[in-house]
Amino acid sequence: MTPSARLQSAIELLDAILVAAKEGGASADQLAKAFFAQRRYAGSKDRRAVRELAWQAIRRFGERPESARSAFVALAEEDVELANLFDGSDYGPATMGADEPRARGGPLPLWIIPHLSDLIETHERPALLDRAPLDLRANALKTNREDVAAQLPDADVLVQTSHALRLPTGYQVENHPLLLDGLVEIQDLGSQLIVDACTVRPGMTVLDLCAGAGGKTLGLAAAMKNDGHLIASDTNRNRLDQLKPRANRAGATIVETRLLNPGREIDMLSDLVGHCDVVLIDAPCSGSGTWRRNPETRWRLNPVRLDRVLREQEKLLNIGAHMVAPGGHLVYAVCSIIANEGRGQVSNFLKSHIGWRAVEPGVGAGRPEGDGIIVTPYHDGSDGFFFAKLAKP
Ligand SMILES: C[S@@+](CC[C@H](N)C(=O)[O-])C[C@H]1O[C@@H](n2cnc3c(N)ncnc32)[C@H](O)[C@@H]1O
Repeated sequence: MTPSARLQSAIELLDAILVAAKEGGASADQLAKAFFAQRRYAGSKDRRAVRELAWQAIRRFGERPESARSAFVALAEEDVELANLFDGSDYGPATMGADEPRARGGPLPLWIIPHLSDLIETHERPALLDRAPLDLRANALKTNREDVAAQLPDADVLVQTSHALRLPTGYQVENHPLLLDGLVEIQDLGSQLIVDACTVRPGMTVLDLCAGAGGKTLGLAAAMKNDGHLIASDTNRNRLDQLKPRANRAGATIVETRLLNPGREIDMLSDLVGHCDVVLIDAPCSGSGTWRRNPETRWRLNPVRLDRVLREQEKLLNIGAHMVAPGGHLVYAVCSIIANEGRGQVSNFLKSHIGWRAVEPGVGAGRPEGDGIIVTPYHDGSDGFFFAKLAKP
C-alpha cells in the first residue's frame, strides 16, 4: 500500500471506531481485527502503519471527533508529512480544503477534568495517553522472577513488587513458552500491587468478588501457595469462563468460580457472610486509569455512565463488607483516576460503616489519596489505580 492509501485506510478504520464508540458497539481492537480480516491485501507492515495512524488520532482527541477525516485534517495541521498524504491519489484521501471541519480540543475530555484526582496535575496528564509497556508477573506456583528474567533478557525487573517484570512497549510475547505454559501472566504493575495489598496467606478464605477473567485471582492463588479457599465471583459468565483454563494453565488449584445473578449476590454468597479473611473488590469503573491501553474508551464515557458505575461501586462495597470476617480486611480497587470512584467511595463507606478503619496497604509504590493510595502512569509507571485497605472491627 502507498503511504496515502494507508492514511485512507486509517480514516476508514477510525470512522468505524467512532460509530462504535457512539453507539456502544465493538471495541477498537475488535474492529481493527475485523477491518484487516476483510483486507487481505494489506501486509503486516501496512496493518501496523494503519493501526498506528488510527491510534495516533484516538490518543490525540479526548472529545469524540465528528468524523475520522476531521481528526486527521487537524493532525495534518501539526504534521507536514501527514498533510502531504492528502494528495488525491487513486487510493489516497482527497486533497484538503481550506475550510473543511477540523477536530478540536486536547487529549482529555473537557467534562472529566474537574472529576480527576487532585494529584493528577497538568504535567501528569499526557502520560495518561502514552503507549503502555508490557508488564509480566512471574507465577510463583511454577517459577520465580530470576528464572524468568534469565529467559527474557529484554525484561527489566520492577522493584516495587517481588514478581513483576517489564518488557518494552510492543514486545511480542503472545507465543512465548513462558506464557503458554503459565509461568508468567501478563499483568500491569498496578494490578500486582493490588494483589500485594491483600496480604493473603496460605490457609485463608479469600473472596475475589469482581474476578472477571481472573487476572488478580491468579495472583492471589500464587500468594496463598495454593492453600486455602479462594472464591472468584462475577456476574459476567463469559469473563468467568475464561478464568478456568487460565487457572489450569497457571497451576492454580484452589480457585472456585461462582457466577452471580445481579441483585442476588448476597444470597449466592450466603455461606461466606462474615467468613472471609480478605475480600477484594476490583470494582467496575470508568477505566480512566487504563486510557493508555484503551484510549477510545474516553469516547464512551459520559456523566450518566459515570454515575451508574458510582452506584454499582457503592453497592459492591456494601456486599463485600458483609462477607468480611471480624478483624478481616476488604481491599477496594478501581482502575480509575477519578476522585469520586476512589477516595470519595471509601470516605462515604467509612462514614456509614461504624468501626471500620483504613489501614496502610503496605505496597512499594503510589501516593496517599484520601484513605487509600493512587498509582499513576506518570508517577509509578503503572496504569492508574486507586486502592484502599479497610479493616473490619
Ligand atoms: C474491573 S473488572 C474486574 C477485573 C478483574 N478483577 C481482573 O483482575 O482482571 C470488574 C468486574 O466486575 C464485574 N461486576 C460488575 N457488577 C458486578 C456485581 N454486581 N457482582 C460481581 N461482579 C460484578 C464485571 O463483570 C467485571 O468483570
